[in-house]
Amino acid sequence: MNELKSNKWMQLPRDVLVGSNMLGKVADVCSDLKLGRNALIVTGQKTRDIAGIKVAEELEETGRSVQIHVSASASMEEVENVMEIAREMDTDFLLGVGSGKSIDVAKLAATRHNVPFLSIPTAASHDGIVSSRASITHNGETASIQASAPMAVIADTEVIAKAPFRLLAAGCGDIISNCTAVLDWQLAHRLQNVSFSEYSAALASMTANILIESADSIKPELESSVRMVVKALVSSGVAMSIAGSSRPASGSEHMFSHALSRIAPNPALHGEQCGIGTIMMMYLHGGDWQEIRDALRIIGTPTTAHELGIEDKYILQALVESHKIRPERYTILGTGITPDAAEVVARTTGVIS
Ligand SMILES: NC(=O)C1=CN([C@@H]2O[C@H](COP(=O)(O)OP(=O)(O)OC[C@H]3O[C@@H](n4cnc5c(N)ncnc54)[C@H](OP(=O)(O)O)[C@@H]3O)[C@@H](O)[C@H]2O)C=CC1
Ligand SMILES: O=C(CO)COP(=O)(O)O
Ligand SMILES: [Zn+2]
Repeated sequence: MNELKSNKWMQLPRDVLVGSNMLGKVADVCSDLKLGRNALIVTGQKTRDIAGIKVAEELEETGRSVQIHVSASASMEEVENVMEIAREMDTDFLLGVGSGKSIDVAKLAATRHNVPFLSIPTAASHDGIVSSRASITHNGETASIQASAPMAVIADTEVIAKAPFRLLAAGCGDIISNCTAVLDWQLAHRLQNVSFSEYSAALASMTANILIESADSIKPELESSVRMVVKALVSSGVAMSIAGSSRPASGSEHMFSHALSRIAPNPALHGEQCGIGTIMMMYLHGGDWQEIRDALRIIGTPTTAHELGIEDKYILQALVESHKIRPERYTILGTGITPDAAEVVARTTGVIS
């Protein structure tokens, strides 16, 4: 969607539930939203047992007909498979139950099939759980595609607190990345007159800053930590909806992460890579990159290539190639960073040693 036009259409979830035992509320939410009888659940191999079956049972108890589809990847083939099932069963609505992959497949399939979609995350690993974007791989390339925002987000903090802590910490990295995304957006506004929303930018920055200040209260297995992170992810999603693009939550640090995912043989989690990207892009902005690094360290998100499990050479290559990821989105990377400069930023910030 064109960045100048898209902010005229603001899509927000209608119901957002965050708390313990929220899976048990799914049927109430469907009634509140006046959703129909036929439901299609898209879930993952692990998350089917963690939440998918429970959600299906809750819906069946209210007389709904439910089909579960286990999706292994966030690919366009999977989106088409899900749309085919949706057509065959004449589904009234879709539910993405699980991690980012399942939610993105359900989100795009529902958008294209023109039915409502509910997001039921089992991990708080990034803000795609609430946004109107879907990251889908097609012909070996992953693209961020405009989709409908979820009608409802149901985040069961008890379930999410039991997920591996690494996923929650990654979600924090994705939120903290708003710091450089907003700086990039302001820069693009000043240099290229890119459409800019003060409200969206303020919400995105405030969300990241609250989390940085509360870094020491993000702990494993604590529902209070999950609540804080989920609310921040929801705020980031709302900021993107206000902007009509992912600008407030995705700048040069996301371009670095997307480049790294293409280059590295074993990429890390989205939010982990964005966190490392934020340290380095904040350095390039001349900002307080140490504050970003320290907050990520306290939370327990990787701050070095070694902790990320990715060789230094891929970090450097990704830095040099980041500006090509989304050339229309102007950032601090401008027309690119030289290999020498990439080495300086990565070494100075301690990302490589
Ligand atoms: N739409 C958007 O705006 C965005 C989308 N993305 C996309 O999201 C995806 C990454 O999502 P992310 O969630 O980080 O990673 P994955 O979707 O790759 O999920 C990571 C793993 O965690 C497992 N998992 C999830 N919840 C639990 C739980 N409660 N207990 C145990 N295991 C669990 C998943 O199981 P299972 O196998 O069952 O799924 C999966 O194996 C990528 O495809 C990325 O492109 C990223 C950022 C933004
Ligand atoms: O991950 C996102 C925001 O956190 C979405 O951004 P992209 O548009 O870069 O996929
Ligand atoms: Zn992100």
